Amino acid sequence: MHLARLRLRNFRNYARLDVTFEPGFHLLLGRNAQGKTNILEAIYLLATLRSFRGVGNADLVRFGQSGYLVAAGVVSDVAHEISIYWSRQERRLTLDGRAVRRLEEYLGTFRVTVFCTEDLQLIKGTARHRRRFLDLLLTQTEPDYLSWWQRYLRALRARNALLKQTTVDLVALDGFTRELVAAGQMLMERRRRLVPRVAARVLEAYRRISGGSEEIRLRYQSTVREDFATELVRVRDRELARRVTLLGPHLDDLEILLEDRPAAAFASEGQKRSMALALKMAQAELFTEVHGAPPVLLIDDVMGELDESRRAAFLPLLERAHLARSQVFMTATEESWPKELAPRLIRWRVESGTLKPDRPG
Ligand SMILES: Nc1ncnc2c1ncn2[C@@H]1O[C@H](COP(=O)(O)OP(=O)(O)OP(=O)(O)O)[C@@H](O)[C@H]1O
Repeated sequence: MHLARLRLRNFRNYARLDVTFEPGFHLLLGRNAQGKTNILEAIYLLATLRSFRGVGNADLVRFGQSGYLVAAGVVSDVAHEISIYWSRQERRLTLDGRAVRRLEEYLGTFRVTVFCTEDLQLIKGTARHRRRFLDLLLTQTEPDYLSWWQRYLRALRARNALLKQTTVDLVALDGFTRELVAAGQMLMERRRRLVPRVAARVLEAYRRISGGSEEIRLRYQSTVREDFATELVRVRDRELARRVTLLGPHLDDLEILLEDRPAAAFASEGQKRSMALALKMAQAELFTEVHGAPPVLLIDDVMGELDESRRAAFLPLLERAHLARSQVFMTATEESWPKELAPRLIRWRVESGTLKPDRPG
């Protein structure tokens, strides 16, 4: 799978960009604040409809403009044209020229895995980061996951709105509870099934990165212990008092343990970084296994921060991308890269919102 063409209009500091990309290893070079990460952000947006920096759409619009357009030609078994237009008044998502009505028709057309400094939040941050990690894996590997998730969210919002009323309509509450339970059970089951598959790959990747033999374990943690419906009945009085849904997959976490201790509290900074890297490598491997083709890899700035052994752990992943004629996009301010890859690089120069082929002098 690869991104054959990228078109940006008023996206971040790009007024206008039209570029074609071959399969292979693309190195985006440039000084700070020139727009390297913005390119990766646009590519990630095409795959996930989100920014990996965790910002909303309004921040992606070029200063002083009213909307952005990000469009691409993507080649896998078949070729697709995808485009996203966003302004405060209008949102348009198209696949092969037609408006996308259901997101599951779209998600999965193009898959990426990003490696960036924010990944550390998977270890240090709140449960929300880890739920997102699981949800992204599931939406990109199980086509109906997203519609269950949307059903759950609708029921949760309706239920919370009811609980906030002065007199709660208990019949309506029961109705939304049934919907919440049906969709919630499905989500929990999928997550529970996914975690051991991810865990095995994380352990393997972690050992490759650290060269050590520490035990890293992932444990799915839910507020629901046995039966969602029964437990909701049990907490009903507390929910009525607190006016909010107190149980369910919206509160799940993925516990990450190093030698049986919570990583966030006990791991060293270096170990945390290696663990975050291992989680992302596991994600890329799982995509490859499920779809038979590696995702496009986006590597933002992280190479410079990694020591040689951690950088070397990337090599098998990059090699596989190369063999499968997939792509890697990596940003750097200078060439801090294992020399063995240098002959294969396709170099680009990024300067004030422009991207140009760069020939080493
Ligand atoms: N909405 C926006 N409109 C216009 N310019 C923007 C917008 N958002 C960010 N920028 C500009 O984009 C530039 C930052 O781009 P980017 O984050 O891609 O930098 P970078 O080249 O990756 O730098 P670094 O190496 O420091 O990470 C800054 O000049 C910033 O002012």
